[in-house]
Amino acid sequence: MTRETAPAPVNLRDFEPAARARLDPAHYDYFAGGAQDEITVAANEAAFRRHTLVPRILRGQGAPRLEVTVLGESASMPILLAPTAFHRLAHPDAERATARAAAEAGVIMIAAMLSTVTIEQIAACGAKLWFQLYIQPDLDFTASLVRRAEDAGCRALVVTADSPALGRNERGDRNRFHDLPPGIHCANMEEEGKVRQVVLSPDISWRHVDWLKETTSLPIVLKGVLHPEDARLAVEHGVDGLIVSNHGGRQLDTVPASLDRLPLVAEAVGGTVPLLLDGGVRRGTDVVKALALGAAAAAIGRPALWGLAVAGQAGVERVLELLRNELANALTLCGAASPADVTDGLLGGVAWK
Ligand SMILES: Cc1cc2nc3c(=O)[nH]c(=O)nc-3n(C[C@H](O)[C@H](O)[C@H](O)COP(=O)(O)O)c2cc1C
Ligand SMILES: CCCCC(=O)C(=O)O
Repeated sequence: MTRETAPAPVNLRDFEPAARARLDPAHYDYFAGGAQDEITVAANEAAFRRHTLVPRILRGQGAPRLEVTVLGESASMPILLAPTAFHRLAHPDAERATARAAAEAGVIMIAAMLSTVTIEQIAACGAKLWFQLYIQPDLDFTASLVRRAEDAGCRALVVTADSPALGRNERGDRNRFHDLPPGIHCANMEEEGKVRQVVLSPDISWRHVDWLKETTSLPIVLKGVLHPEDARLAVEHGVDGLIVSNHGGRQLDTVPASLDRLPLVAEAVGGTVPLLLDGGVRRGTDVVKALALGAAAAAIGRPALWGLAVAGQAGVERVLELLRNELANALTLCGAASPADVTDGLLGGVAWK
C-alpha cells in the first residue's frame, strides 16, 4: 500500500494548512483568528500585495549581507519572532522549541508574558530575548515580572499598548474556547501554587509608561502603535522603539493594515527611534517593503506558530530558513547589498487594489 504524504511546505503560507491538519480545531482557530469579521487580518496581507517593487540593475553588489542591529542587539537578519501566547497549544515543547529555533537562526525572539513555560525556562534555550509585557494594574506584580525578565537576560521590554481590553474573537465564542486546557497555564503568572488572572486593563496610560521607565533601565519598545500622534507621544515619553502593529488583526477590527500606517508613523518620529512592523509578513519581498517604508526590521507571528505545530523546533527553524532565503533572494534581485541599502527608491507605488 502506498501512503500518501503531503508535500513539504515550500513557503510560509504552506505551513498553515499543514499545521491545521495537526491542531485541535479550536486551537487552530485561536491562532488563525482575528477580531469579529477579520477585515484587518485580511488587510494586513493584502497591503503587501498592493505595493510594488522596482529593482535596480547591474549594481554588482554580490550576495547581500542580512545582519542588522536593533536597539543594540545584533541579529542574523531583520526578522524577529513577534510575541504570541500559549505555544504549548501548538507543541509539547512549547516556547522552548521556539526559543531554540530562534537561537539556531540568530534572530531575536520577543517572549510573550503569557507563555506556557516560564521566562527563565525560555532564557535557558539560548536565544536573544526581549520580553513582552501587558502592564498589570498591580504594579508590584508588574515590577516583579520586569525583574524576572531582566534577571533572565532579556534585553528589552516590549509593552503591548493596543490591549486595554481583549478583542472580540467570535471563533473562540463558537468553539467555546475561553480557558486553557488542563495542564496548560500562563507559567509566568504562577505565584505560590496559584495562577494569577491576567488583566487587560483600560486604566493603563502614559503614566504607566513613565513609571516603567523609572522601574527599569532596559529599553522600552511600545507595541501596537498606529496613530502618528501616539508615535510622537511615545518619543516624548522616552520610549526607545515602536512596533507598528494591529496585533495581527486580533484587537479592533477594521483598523488599517499595519504596513499602511508605517509611513505615517515613520514621518512622525523622523528617525528618532527604530521602528519595527508586524502583521501579514509572509514573504521576503514583504520584509523588503517594510524596510523600504521605514522599518528597521519586521516580525512574524502566526507563521512561527504554524512551524511549531508542524514540527516543533525544526518547524520554526524551517520557517525562518525559508524566509531568510526569500529575503536574500529579494535583496539580490533588487540590487540591494544589505537591509540598510533598502530605501523607498525601490518602491513603485501602489499598483492595484
Ligand atoms: C495566537 C496569537 C497570540 C498572540 N499573543 C500575543 C501576546 O500575548 N502579546 C502580544 O503583544 N501580541 C500577541 N499577538 C500578536 C503578535 O505579536 C503580532 O502582533 C501578530 O501576530 C502579527 O501578525 P501575523 O500573525 O500576521 O504575523 C498574538 C498573535 C497571535 C496570532
Ligand atoms: C488574554 C490572551 C491574550 C493573548 C493575545 O494577545 C492574543 O491572543 O492575541
